[in-house]
Amino acid sequence: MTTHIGANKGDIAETVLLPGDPYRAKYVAENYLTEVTLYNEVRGALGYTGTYKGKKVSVQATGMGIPSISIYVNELIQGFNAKKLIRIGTAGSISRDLGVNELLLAEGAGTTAALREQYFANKVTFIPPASFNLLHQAYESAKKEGIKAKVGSVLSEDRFYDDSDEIHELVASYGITAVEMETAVLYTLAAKYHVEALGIMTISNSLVTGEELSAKERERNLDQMIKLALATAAE
Ligand SMILES: O=P(O)(O)O[C@H]1O[C@H](CO)[C@@H](O)[C@H]1O
Ligand SMILES: O=c1cc[nH]c(=O)[nH]1
Repeated sequence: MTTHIGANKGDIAETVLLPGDPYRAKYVAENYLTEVTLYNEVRGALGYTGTYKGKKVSVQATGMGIPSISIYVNELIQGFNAKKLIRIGTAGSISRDLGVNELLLAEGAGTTAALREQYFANKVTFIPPASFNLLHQAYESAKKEGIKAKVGSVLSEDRFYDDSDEIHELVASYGITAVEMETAVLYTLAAKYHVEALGIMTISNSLVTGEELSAKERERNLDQMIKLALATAAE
């Protein structure tokens, strides 16, 4: 049992899917896993373990933003021995080449948050990349399952509202295609503790065109991402 996860040792699989939304965790457990147990309800951050194609997999809600996901990822790794962490999130596109509904495998992440100060003593600017192994597996699984997924980089921000068009344009000019709020710290913690991590994102809205998925569409369209994450987990 850790401070924010009310599970016992052995309750959580080595491979954990990480949605921000607790209802997404429930949806994955109820629609894709068998032999499911609910191991966490602390603060409503639902966590389930089940079986997918013979493999034990967990799905743990992380809440929104870098501080929240940091808590769950720290506890999953240090308290429960998690080894493969796959974020299944939503993101906003800042590129005309990435439309709503598309899937993005985040090979890299930048951030406007304070990770440089916090993790690198304010001396180095470095966000570790995705696990090559998981990225490669996800890319191959996408081909095998006929799921279209692009590979690119995201910007993990501390702000959902009042974020800066200027910064989006700047990072877009360096090839970052979407913004979200967690992947940079997921990759940083994975590197620190020598485990594997990958962010898979569904584009829920475009900050370029203003197009966005409705809440219902968002739910339905996340299925491709969930299938791809589980196919990657089952490898
Ligand atoms: O859909 P999730 O996984 O929560 O991810 C995105 O959605 C939230 C904002 O609406 C932030 O957490 C952002 O990163
Ligand atoms: O952080 C996020 C997530 C989805 N869409 C956005 O615009 N921002």
